[in-house]
Amino acid sequence: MTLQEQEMSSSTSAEVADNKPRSRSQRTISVGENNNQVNRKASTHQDQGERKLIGIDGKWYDITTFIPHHPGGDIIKHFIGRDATAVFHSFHERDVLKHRKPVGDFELDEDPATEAFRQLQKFFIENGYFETSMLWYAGKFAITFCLLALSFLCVIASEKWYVHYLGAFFLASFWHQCGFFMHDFMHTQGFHKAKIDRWLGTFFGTVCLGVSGSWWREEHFSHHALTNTVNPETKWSDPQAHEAIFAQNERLFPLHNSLFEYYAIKVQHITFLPTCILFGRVAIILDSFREEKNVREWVAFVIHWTWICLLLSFLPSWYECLVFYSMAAIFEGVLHIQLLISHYCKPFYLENDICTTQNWYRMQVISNINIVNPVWMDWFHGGLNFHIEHHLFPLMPRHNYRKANKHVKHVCKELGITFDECTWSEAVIRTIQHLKKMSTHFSLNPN
Ligand code: HEM
Repeated sequence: MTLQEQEMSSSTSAEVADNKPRSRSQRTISVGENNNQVNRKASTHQDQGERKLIGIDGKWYDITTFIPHHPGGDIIKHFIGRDATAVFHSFHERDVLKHRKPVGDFELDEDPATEAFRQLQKFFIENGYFETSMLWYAGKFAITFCLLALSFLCVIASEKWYVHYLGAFFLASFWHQCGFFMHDFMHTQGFHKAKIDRWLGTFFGTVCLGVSGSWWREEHFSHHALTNTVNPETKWSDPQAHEAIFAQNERLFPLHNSLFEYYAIKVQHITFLPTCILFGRVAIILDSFREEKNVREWVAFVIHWTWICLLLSFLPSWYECLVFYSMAAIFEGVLHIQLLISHYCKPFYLENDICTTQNWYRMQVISNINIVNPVWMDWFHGGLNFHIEHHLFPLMPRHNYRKANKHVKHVCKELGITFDECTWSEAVIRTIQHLKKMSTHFSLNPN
């Protein structure tokens, strides 16, 4: 039986199963870039009724009433009618489909990347790569809270202004590390229990760092599921990629249409670093609380400002308070550069292609850069120097990425997918050069 015939026969069984007429398409398409070229057939599902179906492991599931209750949030909506096997497995450790009955079948993606990365995930699970070392975290917490204690010590125990400003540096380092803890716990990398991990995520994100953890979680899942992806029809884009003042890919150009954006994008290669450093912290705090409705986040935000005010109250003047806070915010700005350089100069995708013509695992490898650094520098990147490993397996605790790296590289080599890695300074230079190139291409009216 040919694949087309198999598809037709499974289509018939699906129609029998849910008793509704529908059409399904399967296309042979050439996708990818350079050595990442591959031919594959894509399964999509256009349900003609009200029902919303999602494809996982060759089966269609009806998620119509489940969508508002999905613990992973609204991102699930973007995969309606698609074979979401890869993205689904990347985000779920438990068998969350146990109690769900499929309503039909489809032919699984024939791209070898899907099977290869699924096998790799199984290998990682069986060999304990998804297990969290509490001892490792205990050590990290101890060091991080020492940074906070040092910051208090500098402002309380000395009257010298330069010791106070050293305290600002320690405060920034504390925020920087808390940002990574928020990231880990919102990915349930800590206890692998959504409830406990979310509380810890809010503690590190909102109480310690001052950024709404819940807002960040929702945004971050979209960033993960649809990395470097744009939908020009809905004007939607990967939230981490879409900034009013940067257009790092032609696919983002149609999302910018004001004169302000035009002038900002024309100088984006010059403003990129200063903007991240000077305004990164303030921008993310304002963004995260602009539409925040979660009471828990607001309570946590008040607690954040209570301890910040307590710390500032030990300084002798308003002027020193202002300089101290500004310096801490600027030092912490490095985090915002770190968040962007792993993606900004990488290829972009159209949302409609993801999980239809563009294999999700390949897209993850291609849209990421790993930062090469010695093991003792992993703390500085919060383990996210292994960005490719993280995007493929976001539930894996970060202390296992270095171990996982050689296996991921091996699979990429076998599949012929370029594994992009460079040093931090190279990644910064590549990003600036790329922004410059894009700024010269950009025009408000591309036609
Ligand atoms: C029928 C399909 C699905 C079901 C039943 C389902 C169910 C769940 C459940 C129960 C959780 C909580 C996990 C836990 O407590 O261990 C979860 C988390 C999540 N789901 Fe789904 N899900 C489905 C499909 C999807 C799809 C297609 C996506 C695609 C993006 C997705 C993205 C997520 C994310 C991002 C999380 C949070 C993961 C984390 O905590 O790090 N889910 N889902």
